[in-house]
Parts: sequence; C-alpha cells; structure tokens
Amino acid sequence: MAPKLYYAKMSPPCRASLLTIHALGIDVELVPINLAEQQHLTNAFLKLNPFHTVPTLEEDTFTIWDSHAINAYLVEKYGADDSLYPKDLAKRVVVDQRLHFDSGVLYARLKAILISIRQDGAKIVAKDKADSLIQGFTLLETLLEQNKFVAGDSLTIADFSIVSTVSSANVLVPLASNRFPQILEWLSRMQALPYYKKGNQDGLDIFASEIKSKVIVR
Ligand SMILES: N[C@@H](CCC(=O)N[C@@H](CS)C(=O)NCC(=O)O)C(=O)O
Repeated sequence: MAPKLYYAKMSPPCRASLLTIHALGIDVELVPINLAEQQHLTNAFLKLNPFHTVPTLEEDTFTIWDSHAINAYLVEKYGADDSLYPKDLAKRVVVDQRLHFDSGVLYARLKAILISIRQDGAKIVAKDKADSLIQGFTLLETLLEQNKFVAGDSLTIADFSIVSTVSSANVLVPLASNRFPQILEWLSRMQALPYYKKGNQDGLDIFASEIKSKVIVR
C-alpha cells in the first residue's frame, strides 16, 4: 500500500515533502488537512500525530512527522539512488547540518512571524523578527557563496526544506538583491526544476495570498 502524506499545500514544510515526493517520482497518497478548519486537532488526527503538525506520513506499521525526518526516510526507502540524501557519511552530515539549520534557524524564525500574524493579529512584521530572519538569510548567503546548492554541488533534500522556507519568508521579508545575490540565483535554479511548480510554487501562491490579506508587506 502506498504511504499517505497528510498535508496542507500552503505549509512550507509540507511543500518540502511534496518537492521530495515529486523529485523521487513515487506513489504517495496525498491527504489534504485544512488547518483553518482545525482538521489537525481532531481525535483521529491526534491519534496519528499527537504533535498535530503537518506534514505527517503514515506507513503500514508506523506514523512519522516532521518534514525533515519524512524526507530523509522517503529517499532512504523509495529513492532509486541516494543522491538527494547521500549515504556517504561526510556528505550526509553536511545535509543534516543544513536540515537542522532550516528547522532551528530559518523555519523557526519564519514561524515566529507567522504566529504573530495568525495568532496575535499583527498587521506588520515586527522589526526584531524581520532582523532575525535577515540574519538567517545572511548565514544562508555565505553558504551559497561557496556552493551551487545548500549542501554542496548537488541537489539534496536540504534544498527542498530551505527553498520552501525561504520562498515563503521572501513574501514577508523580501530578499534584497544587493544583499542576497547568491540566494536569489539559487532560488532561480530551484525554480527551474521541472517539479518546482507543483511541489512549491502552487502552495506558495496560496500562502502569499493568505499572508498579503493579513499584513502590510513593505
Ligand atoms: N518542524 C516541523 C514543523 C511543522 C509545522 O509547524 N507545521 C505547521 C504548518 S506549517 C502545523 O502543522 N501547524 C499546526 C500546529 O502546530 O498545530 C516540520 O518540518 O514538519
């Protein structure tokens, strides 16, 4: 039986999993979860994932959540090769570092802004929160000065996680071309992937229209 991915198209981490699925070309049943209708808080969903987050992956015998763990698992289990998540330890640890950079820095800082908007009703992005995101962009820029992709010369799941976060963050705190030329070039490389539109852009467009209806973006 194909695994099931519970997801919301507009969610950045869900889009990282969609990019992984489309890159691998694998058969995964996509089950939409409407966060606005609190479908992630139903008893049935909480049984699957007590952390009530999407994406959540359901396999025959177990359930796993957190996009970074899901994406690594999908490549290991279903990938025709290991290029998106190398088995070579010296390469893998670099990918892992970038995945933690996404979780702990980039996505965490984006999420702080999203909570201020969606839960606290902020109408603008607070300066300290924008600065903290920009500091994350600056770290990413230094990585991309040395590498074509975020973990080296080839595309990995770390690019999928970071592009879903950074393309969403760019809606709220636009990437200045004079400060972040490497990020913008990498973004264009990612946009050229044949599955980028269905993996990220379609959901990003929904995300952007929701956000722009709630905040004034400078
Ligand atoms: N680190 C997690 C973050 C997942 C996450 O925060 N998902 C949000 C949607 S973007 C969510 O499910 N929010 C609902 C909730 O936390 O109750 C991942 O990468 O999967």
